[in-house]
Amino acid sequence: MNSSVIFLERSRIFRYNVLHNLTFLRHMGGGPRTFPGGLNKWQWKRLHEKQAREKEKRLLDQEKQLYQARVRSEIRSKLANPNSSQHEQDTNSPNYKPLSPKEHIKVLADRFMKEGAEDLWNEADGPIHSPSRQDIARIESTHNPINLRRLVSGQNQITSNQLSEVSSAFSYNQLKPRHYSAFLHPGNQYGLLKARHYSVRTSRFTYRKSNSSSSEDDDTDEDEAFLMTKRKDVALKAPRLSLIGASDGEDTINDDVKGKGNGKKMMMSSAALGKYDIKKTKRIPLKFLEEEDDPSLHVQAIRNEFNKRRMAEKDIAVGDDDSILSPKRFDEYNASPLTIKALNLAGYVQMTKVQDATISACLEGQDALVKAKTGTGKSAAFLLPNLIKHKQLPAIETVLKASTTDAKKRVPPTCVLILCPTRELASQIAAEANVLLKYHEGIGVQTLVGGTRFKVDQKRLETEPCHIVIATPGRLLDHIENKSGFSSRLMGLKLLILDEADHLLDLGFRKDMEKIVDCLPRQRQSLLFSATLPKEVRRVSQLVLKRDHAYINTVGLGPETHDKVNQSYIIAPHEQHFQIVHHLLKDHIAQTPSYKVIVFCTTAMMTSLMFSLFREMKMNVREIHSRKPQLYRTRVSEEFKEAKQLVLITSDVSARGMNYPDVSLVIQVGVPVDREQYINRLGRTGREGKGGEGIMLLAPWEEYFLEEIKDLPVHKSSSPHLDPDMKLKIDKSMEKVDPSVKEAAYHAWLGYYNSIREIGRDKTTLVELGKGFSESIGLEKVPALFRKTALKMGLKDIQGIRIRK
Ligand SMILES: Nc1ncnc2c1ncn2[C@@H]1O[C@H](COP(=O)(O)OP(=O)(O)OP(=O)(O)O)[C@@H](O)[C@H]1O
Repeated sequence: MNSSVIFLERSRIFRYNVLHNLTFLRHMGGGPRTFPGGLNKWQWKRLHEKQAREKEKRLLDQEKQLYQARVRSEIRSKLANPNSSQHEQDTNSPNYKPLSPKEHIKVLADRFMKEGAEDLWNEADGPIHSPSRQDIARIESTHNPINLRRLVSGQNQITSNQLSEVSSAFSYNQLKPRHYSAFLHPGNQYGLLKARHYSVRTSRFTYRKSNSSSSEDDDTDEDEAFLMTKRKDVALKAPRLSLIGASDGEDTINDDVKGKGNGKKMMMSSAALGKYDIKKTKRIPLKFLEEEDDPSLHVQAIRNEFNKRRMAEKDIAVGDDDSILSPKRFDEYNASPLTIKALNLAGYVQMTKVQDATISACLEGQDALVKAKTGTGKSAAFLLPNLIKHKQLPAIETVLKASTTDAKKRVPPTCVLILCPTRELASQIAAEANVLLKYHEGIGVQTLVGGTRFKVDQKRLETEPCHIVIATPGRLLDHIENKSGFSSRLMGLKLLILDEADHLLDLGFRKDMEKIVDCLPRQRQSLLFSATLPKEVRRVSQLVLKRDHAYINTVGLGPETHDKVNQSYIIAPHEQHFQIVHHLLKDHIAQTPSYKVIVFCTTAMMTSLMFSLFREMKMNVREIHSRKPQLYRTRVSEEFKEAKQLVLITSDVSARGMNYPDVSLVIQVGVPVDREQYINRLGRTGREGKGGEGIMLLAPWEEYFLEEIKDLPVHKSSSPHLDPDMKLKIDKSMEKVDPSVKEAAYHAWLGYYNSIREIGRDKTTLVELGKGFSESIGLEKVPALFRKTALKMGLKDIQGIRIRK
């Protein structure tokens, strides 16, 4: 039967089947029925109709493609045998006489080397079947690569074994025609990328052999970025089946093919093949229609390859030595002597690994995304990135240069903008910048942070130099949007730095960040730093970074926390948490003469409550959270920096970046917002390669969080034995705490856990747990909520919620 007739006939059958199914559904009896996924009858019906339509479309597409492939074959055979009789051509037997192995290879090669004909593969070229294990092993163990180019030119003798390997490679879809064509055009950049594609597919099969499960499909972005940036490197590394010798050049290949092919070669112009020349859509092998290919296998293969390369090329191996220092010294670079002098005075002689890596990447003025563990010197890494005098000089060296050229300008532009999430961190960075600029007079460092008077900021900006601005996003945006001319000063910006970049690019700051970046000149260098960089953040970092930025990762493949920090968790009912924290503090203070402890609470008001309780109990505690005036926060922060024996109760305002020296213990009470916050909070101890301890205290219903940190070395500790007398003492002290603090803590508690997906989605349980908390802090009645608040939180009609009259 003519192929076009087959195609039309099959299409008719499929259409009939689908219509039949639809008619059946239409006449399906009524009556209430529940369908999987909570769908009603009509939703269920529509879903099936949609699926049927999609299936029909896919099958028709496939039929169409097969039909077109056949027509192409016919045209080709006609052109190859112009003298064949009309009858022969009509019988749909296009020159299928047996080919010798050599001819077969030639035909394959000639067909697919033509540019634009990459997807001309069809069944006529050989069987399409899944590779057996033996087939894969055979291909992988091929030690005598076949030189296809030579084959095409007729210079090589081929064994039937080799032929079947090549055929298999084509038919497995591992080595698709397009890959082959890519090899034939090695100068073509696109081709290089495809060569990479081929090698990945090969390793995919390797993976299939050895692994059966894993679906880490969330790696796609990393891998995409990898594909983009690694194109060149990959091309240099020959694929395992090395079909063409590495020394073969593009011209020679084309010459060979053109000059030495025989007359019957099926190389035809596009015009000859007409509209059938190029397949518009890629044909889906039939088997995949029923059994979809598992993308996780591709992802895993790409991930393996990515990790291998990352280890080999980009990452700085942390190695066995746990030191944060690199062997390089600051004075090995061509920095200004004044900078070196200031560095030495600050005690910086050797660079840390992240400083070394960042400086190297910055030599060419490249943008960089830098991941390094907490307390390893990232601040100095972005304040002093480029000590070598080069065409682009970031940070302080940039300023040095710019300040000489702009000396005559009335208001010199701001050259460096450093953004960070908290006010304390901005002050800390400014202090470090001032230390490093000690001997550079005339270079101004200013902080723009919330909690201070806007007018004071403005006056300072007008009267004092501000080559380096260190700001929190909100206040910076206020200055940009206030038409005081500050945004025009930013037009001279050379370097943008985001400290705690993942947090700044997080949803909470994202909108502000977008507005800020829009106001900055595009011609700038951008450096992003963090101890934690989840994949989502790596994707959105494109908002700030150029596409070809460097990714510096000094963490490597191990855990993001320090080995020298002992991590544990305790699971206990949340009513016991105050007493357990008290117990842990007492224990630690008794054992550690120079104790310095940070206790992290979930919210500002919980911090305030815990602080009030321990102050009542005459403990040596301080508090920092967002509800405190800025002056108070700054004073406490400075005090804790200098202190030798002190406990700081804090919210997450101290979780990131704060460099409090020699913190001996970090306690986290309640579940952190995410894994990144856990790591950053813990990172307040064990800084500069020193030791430390971290304890997390969770209620049984917060235990789910352990899954998020399962790759970190956190071990379970048993709940300490609690003294009943101490419980009475704590209850008594709690009674003395201002009820308004307790009420506010309850509201904050409810708000926090309501916002956590794992806990907040079951509102009834949430309210029940909240009631327990309210009782544990000595409130007689559950505090009432404003109607509006309850509505917003989705709690209005939940039993146990009281609404304020
Ligand atoms: N080259 C160096 N030599 C000696 N000490 C250094 C060096 N660089 C930085 N430090 C010190 O290391 C400590 C930690 O530095 P820093 O606060 O910059 O860490 P970080 O990586 O930014 O931490 P976080 O991730 O918590 O923000 C600081 O006390 C700093 O003075």
